[in-house]
Order: sequence, then C-alpha cells, then structure tokens
Amino acid sequence: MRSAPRRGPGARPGGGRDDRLARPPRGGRPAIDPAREAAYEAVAAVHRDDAYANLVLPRLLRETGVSGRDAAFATELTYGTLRQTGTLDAIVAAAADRAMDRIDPPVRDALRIGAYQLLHMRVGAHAAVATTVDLVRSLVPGAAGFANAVLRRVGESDRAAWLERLAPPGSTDPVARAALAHAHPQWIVNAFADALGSLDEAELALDADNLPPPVHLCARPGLITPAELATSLRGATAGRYSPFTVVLTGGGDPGSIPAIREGLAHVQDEGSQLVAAALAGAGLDGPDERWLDLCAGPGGKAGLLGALAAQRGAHVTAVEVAHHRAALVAQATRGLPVYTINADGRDVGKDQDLPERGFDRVLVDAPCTGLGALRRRPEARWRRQPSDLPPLTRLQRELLQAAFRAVRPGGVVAYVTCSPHQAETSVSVTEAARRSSIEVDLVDARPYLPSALPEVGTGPTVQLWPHRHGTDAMFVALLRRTA
Ligand SMILES: C[S@@+](CC[C@H](N)C(=O)[O-])C[C@H]1O[C@@H](n2cnc3c(N)ncnc32)[C@H](O)[C@@H]1O
Repeated sequence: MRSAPRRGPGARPGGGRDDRLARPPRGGRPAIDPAREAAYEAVAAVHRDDAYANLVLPRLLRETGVSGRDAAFATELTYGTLRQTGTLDAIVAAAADRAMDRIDPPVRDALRIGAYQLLHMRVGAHAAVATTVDLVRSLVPGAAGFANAVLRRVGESDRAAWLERLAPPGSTDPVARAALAHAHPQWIVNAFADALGSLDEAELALDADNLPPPVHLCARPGLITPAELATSLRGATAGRYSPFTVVLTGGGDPGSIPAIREGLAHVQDEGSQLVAAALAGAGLDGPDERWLDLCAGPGGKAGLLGALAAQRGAHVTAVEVAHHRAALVAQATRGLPVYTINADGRDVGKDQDLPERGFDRVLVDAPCTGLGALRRRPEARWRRQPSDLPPLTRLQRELLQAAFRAVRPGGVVAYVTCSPHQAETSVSVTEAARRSSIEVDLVDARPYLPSALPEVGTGPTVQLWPHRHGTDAMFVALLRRTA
C-alpha cells in the first residue's frame, strides 16, 4: 500500500502514499487525495443516508477516476472503518474525552477514518493525521485543531494498548471485551457464543467476519464443470467442499466472466451451494418433479436448483414477494426450467400457482438478519438491532408453515438462513413445527452434505461457519411431511 504509484498532479517519483501530502494546495487549502476523499464520502453516506458501502463506493471510485492500488486503498479504508466502527468510536471517544454523539457527524466520520489508518493500516502516523486534519478543515474549518489533538492522542498507543486500556483481559465482562476486541456489538457476540456453545470459538467467528470473503462461483451442473470454469479463469481453484464451487482468486469483476454472462455459472457462496444441494439430494419416495423456492430473490439458489432440476426432468417454481427481486430471479434463471412468480410465499393454498400438497421439494431460504454474512456487508453489524428479530422470526415461521402446506406428504422442506442466531434457526424451526397442524419430522441433514465437510455437529440440523468452513454461516434444517 505504501508503495502505491501516484498519478495526477503533485505526484513525486519514487514516493509512497504519504507523499500525497506533497500535493500542491488548491484554492489556498490543502487538497485531499481522491482515494481518502472517496473513503470519507462512502463512510459518511453509510451513516448519513443509510447507504450500502458495496454500492456507494464503486460509484464514487468510478466518478472520481480512482483505480488500481488507489482504489484498493480506498476500499480497505472504507470497509475497514465500517467494520471497526464500534471499536474506533470507543477509542476516539476516550481520546477526545467526549461521547461520539457530541462530535459533529462529518468530523466524527473523518476521525474514524483517521483512527483506522493509525491503528489498522500501514500508513505513517504523520500522513494519517495530516490528511485527516485537512479533510476536517475542508468539512468543518473550526474543528481542525480538535481533530489534530484527538488523532495525536489516538496515535500515542497502538491498537493492543487501546484495547488493554478500554477492556483489560480478565475483566469481569468477557463479552464486552470480545465485542471491543473484534468490533461487533455485544448482542451479536452473545448470539455467536450461544450458537457455538463457546465464547472462545465465537471469537474466531468474529475474527473471520473482519476478513474480506473470497468470491465463489457456482458452475451450474449440466452446463459447465468446475474444471472447465476454472481453466477459463486466471488463478481460479476448485472449492473445498461443494462439487460445483470455483474460488476466484485473481480478482476482477465477476460480471465480466463469459460463463456468467452466458448463464453457465453464477456468483454464490459455497455454503449457499451446499444447503441448496442438500435439499436436492435428500432422499425421496415417489414423484420428484415439482420443486418450489419460496423466497427466491435474487435467484442464487434458484439458479443452482434450476440446473439440478433440469438434469432430472424436474422444474422449479420460484416465488419472490418484491417485484424488482422477482425480475432478478427471472433474469438469473433464464434458460433453466424455473417459473418465477411475484407473490407472497405465505399464500400457499390461496394462489393458484401455489397449491397445497403441490410440491415434492420446497426451499425456504428465509429473510433473516444476515448475521452469517457480515463479512460481505461491512456496515451491517452496527445497523442490525435485536429489535429486528421479532418481525423476522414471525415471518420465518409463517413462511415455513406455508412450506409445510405446499409440500406433499413424503416430500421434503429445507429451511435455510444466512444467520446463526438461534432465534432464527432452531427456534424458528421448532416453533413453526409446533404451531402447525401438519405433521413433519426433522431429517438428519448431514448425509446430504459432502462427507469431507468437518465439524457439522451432531445433527439433525447443520450450521456452517466462516472460521470452520470458509463459507457464510448458513443454517439448514431438512423436514419431511409425514401425512
Ligand atoms: C434470504 S433472501 C433469499 C435469497 C435467495 N434464495 C438466493 O439464494 O438468492 C430472502 C428473500 O425472501 C424475500 N421475501 C421476504 N418475504 C417474503 C414473502 N412473504 N414471500 C416471498 N418472498 C419473501 C425477500 O424479498 C428476499 O428476496
């Protein structure tokens, strides 16, 4: 990072990122380098406008012409600052000796970015402080001195020393310490510890959330093999467990891959592929032609199920309540035996396309908090709240009960979440089954996952984890309707 080649005005040959300070001032005020400016704008948009960093940052980089190593710097700075926000806030507040909500929002975001550079990046302290002070001066001129003093205090200690000071090891509240050390809210630390049965292991899961995830592709069975897909890509390797996965290591935009444009493959986490394949692989007596994906948008699992269905002469009805997401499903499954409908999945028995007892296999990939995919959404951990749980768990149970009505006796339902929160996983399954008049049995999901998959627990449900499996934390329960 430090040896990033500089372009544009003020670039001096042979220097590193810190030399951006040498840029000549514009209009009498120091110019802010475009990469840091883009990072600031992205972080500010997330906090001010509820924007999503993965949407807003690429647009900002495009608009400002920031590319190559500068774009990588801006991305690391943006995503890192957003992931670490809670911990950076604790440190900045201690250094400022004032609560974060008593600091102007633009100054607050600039200080977060400055503190992230000081504590997490290989940026010289002088450059981190000076560029942030310049940024603050351009935003709130009167706050430059304050920002300078705060950042100098932040930079007096490294991250470990700050953690030691704010949450000493052996303190009476290990959850609070883990939350600060791994930059997650305490309720999420508790949720991971409950699901794993151990705070020590939860810390590994929290750490895994702070690393950018690899891009996985799904080679659609019957259309392209993973080997064919991998050889068409620079530096791609086979997935660890799923027979369809290719791991992209060469970077670049997956949307430009010809096999993806031609509908032979799609971007999909390996864990998502495994749980969809578990539904397709579950043993079934009798007909096996009518499959249902009750929560299909944007169409990742429908794409894999559609390809598997095509190989077996089956077809998939893909249901999505949001109109624009239903359109994405239709687009993602073009050429496959998938019939997309824009409907509420709870309308089984009311919608003519969703007859009771009408399906042999049903997937409920339920709307959830997404706590299992925090690696992908840097701001999500701070945006999500425990109060999000009750409406989601209600919806999950209603959708699962609709799936019980939709599946024929003897047919199989897969209930899937990309959250390991037990209220959304095992509790939702138990509650939906308890409140339904339809008899269902839990089926052990483990035989329908690759035998090489380690640490899948004692069944019958399976919870995947980034730190164990390198996948999102997907949960799957298989249920068979008995009558
Ligand atoms: C976890 S996502 C599904 C992801 C999808 N299966 C995939 O692999 O790409 C949940 C989806 O359920 C949709 N949804 C929410 N409520 C629904 C309902 N009542 N009926 C049908 N779909 C619903 C959401 O709009 C969202 O697209």
